[in-house]
Amino acid sequence: MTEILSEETRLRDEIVSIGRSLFDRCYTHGSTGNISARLSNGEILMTPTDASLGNLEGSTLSKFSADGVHIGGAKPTKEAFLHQCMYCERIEASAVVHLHSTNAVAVSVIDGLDPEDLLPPLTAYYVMRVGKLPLAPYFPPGDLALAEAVRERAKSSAAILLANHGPVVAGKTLRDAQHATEELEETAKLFLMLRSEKIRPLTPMQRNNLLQRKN
Ligand SMILES: O=C(CO)COP(=O)(O)O
Ligand SMILES: [Zn+2]
Repeated sequence: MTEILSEETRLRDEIVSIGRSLFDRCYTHGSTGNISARLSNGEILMTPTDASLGNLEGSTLSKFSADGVHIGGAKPTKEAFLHQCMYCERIEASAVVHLHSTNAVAVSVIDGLDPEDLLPPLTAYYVMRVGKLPLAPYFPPGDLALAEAVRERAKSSAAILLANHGPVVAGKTLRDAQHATEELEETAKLFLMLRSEKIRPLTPMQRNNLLQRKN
Protein backbone atom coordinates (compact mmCIF):
# COMPACT_ATOMS: atom_id res chain seq x y z
CA MET A 1 0.00 0.00 0.00
CA THR A 2 2.76 2.45 1.00
CA GLU A 3 4.55 1.48 -2.21
CA ILE A 4 1.47 2.31 -4.32
CA LEU A 5 1.01 5.62 -2.52
CA SER A 6 4.60 6.67 -3.08
CA GLU A 7 4.44 5.60 -6.73
CA GLU A 8 1.28 7.71 -7.12
CA THR A 9 2.87 10.74 -5.45
CA ARG A 10 5.94 10.44 -7.67
CA LEU A 11 3.79 10.17 -10.84
CA ARG A 12 1.64 13.15 -9.81
CA ASP A 13 4.81 15.24 -9.37
CA GLU A 14 6.24 14.02 -12.66
CA ILE A 15 3.07 14.85 -14.64
CA VAL A 16 3.19 18.39 -13.21
CA SER A 17 6.87 18.92 -14.02
CA ILE A 18 6.70 17.39 -17.51
CA GLY A 19 3.58 19.44 -18.30
CA ARG A 20 5.33 22.63 -17.19
CA SER A 21 8.48 21.79 -19.16
CA LEU A 22 6.56 21.03 -22.37
CA PHE A 23 4.40 24.14 -22.02
CA ASP A 24 7.31 26.47 -21.17
CA ARG A 25 9.17 25.30 -24.28
CA CYS A 26 6.04 25.86 -26.46
CA TYR A 27 5.42 22.19 -27.27
CA THR A 28 1.76 22.97 -26.65
CA HIS A 29 -0.22 26.13 -25.89
CA GLY A 30 -3.32 27.47 -24.13
CA SER A 31 -5.26 24.58 -22.61
CA THR A 32 -4.30 22.11 -25.35
CA GLY A 33 -2.76 18.72 -24.71
CA ASN A 34 -3.12 16.18 -21.95
CA ILE A 35 -0.91 13.72 -20.07
CA SER A 36 -1.65 10.48 -18.25
CA ALA A 37 0.25 7.85 -16.28
CA ARG A 38 -0.72 4.28 -15.36
CA LEU A 39 0.16 3.00 -11.89
CA SER A 40 1.35 -0.58 -11.38
CA ASN A 41 -2.08 -1.46 -9.89
CA GLY A 42 -3.77 -0.37 -13.16
CA GLU A 43 -5.17 2.94 -11.91
CA ILE A 44 -4.61 5.90 -14.25
CA LEU A 45 -3.89 9.56 -13.46
CA MET A 46 -4.90 12.13 -16.09
CA THR A 47 -4.76 15.86 -16.50
CA PRO A 48 -8.09 17.67 -16.00
CA THR A 49 -10.04 19.16 -18.90
CA ASP A 50 -9.40 22.81 -19.80
CA ALA A 51 -6.17 22.86 -17.79
CA SER A 52 -2.96 24.49 -19.03
CA LEU A 53 -0.13 21.96 -19.00
CA GLY A 54 2.03 24.83 -17.72
CA ASN A 55 0.04 25.18 -14.56
CA LEU A 56 -1.08 21.76 -13.29
CA GLU A 57 -1.58 20.82 -9.65
CA GLY A 58 -0.65 17.33 -8.52
CA SER A 59 -3.52 17.13 -6.03
CA THR A 60 -6.28 17.91 -8.57
CA LEU A 61 -5.27 15.43 -11.29
CA SER A 62 -8.14 13.14 -12.30
CA LYS A 63 -7.93 9.52 -11.23
CA PHE A 64 -9.44 6.43 -12.88
CA SER A 65 -9.81 2.91 -11.48
CA ALA A 66 -8.18 0.05 -13.38
CA ASP A 67 -11.53 -0.66 -15.06
CA GLY A 68 -11.90 2.89 -16.35
CA VAL A 69 -14.21 4.54 -13.80
CA HIS A 70 -13.49 8.16 -12.78
CA ILE A 71 -12.86 7.85 -9.04
CA GLY A 72 -11.26 11.14 -8.01
CA GLY A 73 -9.91 14.57 -8.77
CA ALA A 74 -11.14 17.19 -11.20
CA LYS A 75 -13.24 16.54 -14.34
CA PRO A 76 -10.89 14.59 -16.64
CA THR A 77 -9.60 15.55 -20.06
CA LYS A 78 -12.12 15.07 -22.85
CA GLU A 79 -9.55 12.68 -24.39
CA ALA A 80 -9.79 10.25 -21.44
CA PHE A 81 -11.14 7.48 -23.68
CA LEU A 82 -8.36 8.07 -26.20
CA HIS A 83 -5.74 7.62 -23.43
CA GLN A 84 -7.54 4.47 -22.24
CA CYS A 85 -7.52 3.07 -25.80
CA MET A 86 -3.76 3.62 -25.97
CA TYR A 87 -3.24 1.72 -22.69
CA CYS A 88 -5.47 -1.15 -23.90
CA GLU A 89 -3.34 -1.71 -26.99
CA ARG A 90 0.09 -0.80 -25.58
CA ILE A 91 0.43 -3.13 -22.62
CA GLU A 92 4.03 -2.04 -22.05
CA ALA A 93 2.98 1.62 -21.70
CA SER A 94 2.63 3.43 -18.41
CA ALA A 95 2.34 6.93 -19.86
CA VAL A 96 0.59 8.77 -22.70
CA VAL A 97 1.27 12.32 -23.90
CA HIS A 98 -0.96 14.22 -26.34
CA LEU A 99 0.06 17.67 -27.62
CA HIS A 100 -0.88 20.27 -30.23
CA SER A 101 2.78 20.83 -31.18
CA THR A 102 2.90 23.17 -34.18
CA ASN A 103 5.13 21.32 -36.64
CA ALA A 104 3.46 17.96 -36.05
CA VAL A 105 0.06 19.62 -36.52
CA ALA A 106 1.34 21.12 -39.80
CA VAL A 107 2.35 17.64 -41.00
CA SER A 108 -1.09 16.37 -39.97
CA VAL A 109 -2.77 18.68 -42.52
CA ILE A 110 -0.47 17.98 -45.50
CA ASP A 111 -2.27 16.02 -48.20
CA GLY A 112 -0.66 13.11 -50.02
CA LEU A 113 1.71 11.71 -47.35
CA ASP A 114 1.73 7.97 -46.63
CA PRO A 115 -1.00 7.56 -43.95
CA GLU A 116 0.69 4.39 -42.68
CA ASP A 117 3.98 6.19 -41.98
CA LEU A 118 3.98 9.96 -42.42
CA LEU A 119 7.61 10.94 -41.85
CA PRO A 120 10.79 9.58 -43.44
CA PRO A 121 13.56 8.22 -41.16
CA LEU A 122 15.57 11.45 -41.18
CA THR A 123 17.65 10.70 -38.09
CA ALA A 124 18.62 7.78 -35.89
CA TYR A 125 16.87 9.24 -32.83
CA TYR A 126 13.59 9.56 -34.71
CA VAL A 127 13.76 5.86 -35.60
CA MET A 128 14.79 4.93 -32.05
CA ARG A 129 12.19 7.03 -30.20
CA VAL A 130 9.25 7.10 -32.64
CA GLY A 131 9.83 4.49 -35.35
CA LYS A 132 6.62 4.66 -37.32
CA LEU A 133 3.95 7.37 -37.44
CA PRO A 134 0.50 6.49 -38.82
CA LEU A 135 -2.25 9.08 -39.35
CA ALA A 136 -5.64 8.73 -37.62
CA PRO A 137 -8.43 10.35 -39.67
CA TYR A 138 -10.07 13.55 -38.43
CA PHE A 139 -12.78 13.41 -35.77
CA PRO A 140 -13.57 16.23 -33.32
CA PRO A 141 -11.57 16.38 -30.06
CA GLY A 142 -13.04 14.05 -27.46
CA ASP A 143 -15.11 12.10 -30.01
CA LEU A 144 -15.31 8.37 -29.26
CA ALA A 145 -14.67 7.68 -32.95
CA LEU A 146 -11.31 9.46 -32.63
CA ALA A 147 -10.32 7.17 -29.75
CA GLU A 148 -11.41 4.09 -31.75
CA ALA A 149 -9.39 5.23 -34.77
CA VAL A 150 -6.39 5.60 -32.46
CA ARG A 151 -6.99 2.20 -30.87
CA GLU A 152 -6.79 0.55 -34.30
CA ARG A 153 -3.43 2.15 -35.11
CA ALA A 154 -2.00 1.71 -31.60
CA LYS A 155 -1.87 -2.06 -32.24
CA SER A 156 1.19 -1.47 -34.43
CA SER A 157 2.53 1.92 -33.35
CA ALA A 158 3.15 3.71 -30.04
CA ALA A 159 2.97 7.11 -31.79
CA ILE A 160 0.01 8.29 -33.85
CA LEU A 161 -0.72 11.64 -35.50
CA LEU A 162 -4.35 12.81 -35.32
CA ALA A 163 -5.32 14.55 -38.58
CA ASN A 164 -5.72 18.34 -38.22
CA HIS A 165 -5.06 18.00 -34.49
CA GLY A 166 -1.75 16.67 -33.08
CA PRO A 167 0.33 13.73 -31.87
CA VAL A 168 -0.47 11.11 -29.22
CA VAL A 169 2.40 8.99 -27.93
CA ALA A 170 2.63 6.11 -25.44
CA GLY A 171 5.82 5.32 -23.53
CA LYS A 172 7.10 2.86 -20.93
CA THR A 173 7.55 5.83 -18.60
CA LEU A 174 6.47 9.47 -18.58
CA ARG A 175 10.02 10.47 -19.57
CA ASP A 176 9.95 8.02 -22.51
CA ALA A 177 6.61 9.40 -23.74
CA GLN A 178 7.84 12.98 -23.31
CA HIS A 179 11.09 12.33 -25.18
CA ALA A 180 9.35 10.51 -28.02
CA THR A 181 6.84 13.36 -28.39
CA GLU A 182 9.66 15.92 -28.51
CA GLU A 183 11.55 13.81 -31.07
CA LEU A 184 8.41 13.59 -33.19
CA GLU A 185 7.92 17.36 -33.10
CA GLU A 186 11.57 18.13 -33.98
CA THR A 187 11.49 15.62 -36.85
CA ALA A 188 8.27 17.19 -38.16
CA LYS A 189 10.09 20.54 -38.08
CA LEU A 190 13.07 19.12 -40.01
CA PHE A 191 10.71 17.51 -42.52
CA LEU A 192 8.99 20.86 -43.17
CA MET A 193 12.37 22.65 -43.46
CA LEU A 194 13.54 20.11 -46.01
CA ARG A 195 10.40 19.86 -48.13
CA SER A 196 11.96 21.58 -51.14
CA GLU A 197 15.35 19.86 -50.79
CA LYS A 198 16.47 16.59 -52.29
CA ILE A 199 16.90 14.52 -49.13
CA ARG A 200 18.82 11.39 -48.15
CA PRO A 201 16.92 9.70 -45.30
CA LEU A 202 18.37 6.63 -43.56
CA THR A 203 18.33 3.52 -45.73
CA PRO A 204 15.97 0.62 -44.92
CA MET A 205 19.00 -1.33 -43.68
CA GLN A 206 20.13 1.51 -41.38
CA ARG A 207 16.56 1.87 -40.11
CA ASN A 208 16.10 -1.85 -39.43
CA ASN A 209 19.41 -1.99 -37.65
CA LEU A 210 18.25 0.77 -35.27
CA LEU A 211 14.85 -0.85 -34.74
CA GLN A 212 16.57 -4.03 -33.59
CA ARG A 213 18.63 -2.10 -31.03
CA LYS A 214 15.93 0.43 -29.99
CA ASN A 215 18.16 2.30 -27.52
O1 LIG B 1 -6.01 18.62 -26.45
C1 LIG B 1 -7.16 18.68 -26.04
C2 LIG B 1 -8.29 18.10 -26.79
O2 LIG B 1 -7.84 17.31 -27.84
C3 LIG B 1 -7.41 19.37 -24.74
O3 LIG B 1 -8.59 18.87 -24.16
P1 LIG B 1 -8.75 18.83 -22.59
O4 LIG B 1 -8.61 20.25 -22.10
O5 LIG B 1 -10.13 18.28 -22.35
O6 LIG B 1 -7.64 17.96 -22.05
ZN1 LIG C 1 -5.97 17.70 -28.56
